[in-house]
Formats: sequence, C-alpha cells, structure tokens
Amino acid sequence: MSTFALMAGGTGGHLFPAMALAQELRRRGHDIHLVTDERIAAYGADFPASAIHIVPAATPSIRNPLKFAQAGFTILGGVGTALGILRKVRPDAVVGFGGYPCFPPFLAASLLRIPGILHEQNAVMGRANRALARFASVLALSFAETIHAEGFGLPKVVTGNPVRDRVRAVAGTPYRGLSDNAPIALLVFGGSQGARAFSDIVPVAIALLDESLRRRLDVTQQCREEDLDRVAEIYRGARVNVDLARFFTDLPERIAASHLVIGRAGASTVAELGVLGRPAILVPLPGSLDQDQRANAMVMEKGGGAWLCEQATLSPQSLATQLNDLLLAPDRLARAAEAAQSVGVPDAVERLADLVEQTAKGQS
Ligand SMILES: CC(=O)N[C@H]1[C@@H](OP(=O)(O)OP(=O)(O)OC[C@H]2O[C@@H](n3ccc(=O)[nH]c3=O)[C@H](O)[C@@H]2O)O[C@H](CO)[C@@H](O)[C@@H]1O
Repeated sequence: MSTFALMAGGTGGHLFPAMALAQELRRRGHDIHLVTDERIAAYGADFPASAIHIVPAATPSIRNPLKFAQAGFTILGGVGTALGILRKVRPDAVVGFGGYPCFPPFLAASLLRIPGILHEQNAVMGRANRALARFASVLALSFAETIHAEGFGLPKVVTGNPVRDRVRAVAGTPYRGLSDNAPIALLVFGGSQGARAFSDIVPVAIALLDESLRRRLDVTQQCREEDLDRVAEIYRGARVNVDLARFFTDLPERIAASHLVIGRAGASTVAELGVLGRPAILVPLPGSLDQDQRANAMVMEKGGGAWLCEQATLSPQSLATQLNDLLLAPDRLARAAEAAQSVGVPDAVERLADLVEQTAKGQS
C-alpha cells in the first residue's frame, strides 16, 4: 500500500478528475489525501480521501504590483503550510491537477524530493501546470496533441482525462435514437458553475421552435441561482417541459439519457461526452486567456462528435435553426453519438493510476 497526495483547485474542472483517480487508487488499496483550497466546500462533499487539507493559495496578477506582492506572500505561506502537511503525511508521490491552488503544495513536494505527476485535463496546457512542469517527474496528458506541452524536457504519457465512477457506471448505455413523435431529451449545462449565456439564449431559441417539436421536448437545464425564475417563466410561456436546477448531482445519468447536449467545453464535460458517447453543441467559454475550451471543443468537432459554436455568433435565432435541423435529422445525431464515443477514453483512470504507481516506485 502506498500513500498519495492529490492536489487540485477546488472547482469541478480540476476536482472531478482528481476524484476519479482517488476512487481508482483506493480500489487498489492505497491511502489518499487531498490538498486543495477552501472552495472544496461547494464541490467535494463526497471526495474519497482519508483527509482533506486546505492550503492558502492565490492567483498572481501581473497587472497590479500590490496584488502581485500580496499573492507572493500568500503563496509563500501556502508552501510553508504544505511543507508541514507533507512531512506528516509522507506521500510516496503527489499528483497535481492544475489550477493555482496546486502551486504551493506541488512546489513543497518538490522541495521534499517527493516524485510529482502533473495531469493536464485540457487540450491547452494551463498556466499553473506550465509553471510547475520543471518540478515534476512526468506529465500526463488528456489529448495526444496538447498546445504548450512541449519544451519542458519531461517524459509525457497520454492517459486521457479520468471520469468519475458515477460516469463510468452509466458508460455503455446505448444511444436511444430519436423516433418520430417520441419525446426528445435535451440537456443544457454550463460547466460546474453554470453559464449565464445559456439562460439568455437557449430558452428563447426553444420558444422559437415549431409547436410540433416543442411539445416533444423534455429539457433539463442547469441555471445559475439568479436566473432560475426568468428561465422557468420563458419555458412556461412556450409550454415546454423543463427541469431546472443550479447543479445536478445526477448529471452523468442525465447525459446518458439525452438525445442532444448543449454545453460548454470544459475538460470534464468533453471527457464525459466522449465516454458516454452523446452528441453535443459545444459553446466554449469565451475570453479565457488560453482558449482551452475552444481547443477541447475542436478535438470533439474534428472527431465528428460535436458542433462547435462560438458564443459571439450564437443567437436565439441561429440556435433555433440549428436545433430544428438536428432534431429533424436523427441519423446525424446517431452518427455524432458514435463519433463522440470514439474520441472518449474510458480507461483513462486506470492508465493514470498505473502511471502514478510506477512513478512512486521510481519506474516511470
Ligand atoms: C470557468 C473555468 O475556469 N472553466 C474551466 C473549468 O471548467 P468547469 O469546472 O466549469 O468545467 P468542466 O467541464 O471541466 O467540469 C464540469 C463538471 O461539472 C459536472 N457538472 C456540471 C453541471 C451540473 O449540473 N452537474 C455536474 O455534475 C460535469 O459533469 C463535469 O464533470 O475547468 C476546466 C478544466 O480545467 C476548464 O476546461 C475550464 O475552462
């Protein structure tokens, strides 16, 4: 039995792959500790670890010198806290999943000469991971082609992005094709924090569809708290069945049950659509520094499993036209479902767990 410390920023995107790995390593009899930030309270209630350690972290902002200095002190404090934790836990290896909260503990592990695996979930290597690469023993990638993953002189292994047991439990559910006049399950979600743009655009687009399509729709939509009432009102006016929530804990089952998904293109979203094999309209989060979601969506689109739509050109009218075309073309949806599945990596978690065990034994 070995002990591993997993390090991940406390939101869904980084935390869910860490959770998937923790589940697998525990099945293999290992002891797991999680090192994260205080946001864990919202997402990590059922994280399988013998202890969850909170380490202070900050995102350095280069534009503001005062904030930059403050962040520097917080990070130094975080390294100190992490050194104390790691000396006590004595992990055989640490695994960093990216995000600035990983920075202090991963650095601390390197100071203590504990082998470190970095996992990148996106098709663009994130800034925190790039900054940490020189302290790592090996880099695990989700996509064979990952932008900015070159030049670190590190061994690289393509493992895929691990998905949680809850996703794996429904993998293999066959895609139910659309048939004439039968209900249509449409799932709309915006990543772990919801997407305001989907509340603005999707219900209005659906209200523009022909009545014959609208009455067949069963919509599930994740909405931010403040948008729930206005979105419910639009669906009510359009006489469309809808299930709205701020966060669906049973999202994997809902993805499996859907005919079509409208989503952002965060790394776990794309990995889950692949493992479950469901067609999607992907609208990458605009304005992010590295355009990581755009790169993730492009992998899925290239594989034939999704249609990439830029938010800048998405309007209720354009979405209504696209939905109308797709929902009246069951064959296109079924082909895209199959193509999405061929992009998925269902055994990513085993591959990553193998790599972690090998690295701890010094075999990587
Ligand atoms: C705004 C932001 O920083 N986004 C980043 C964040 O995405 P973010 O965390 O939003 O998105 P991801 O797609 O990676 O993860 C969302 C996760 O939440 C789950 N889910 C979502 C809605 C719901 O109601 N229920 C539910 O369980 C999904 O199943 C999925 O597992 O991390 C990703 C991985 O580094 C990056 O690609 C994103 O760019």
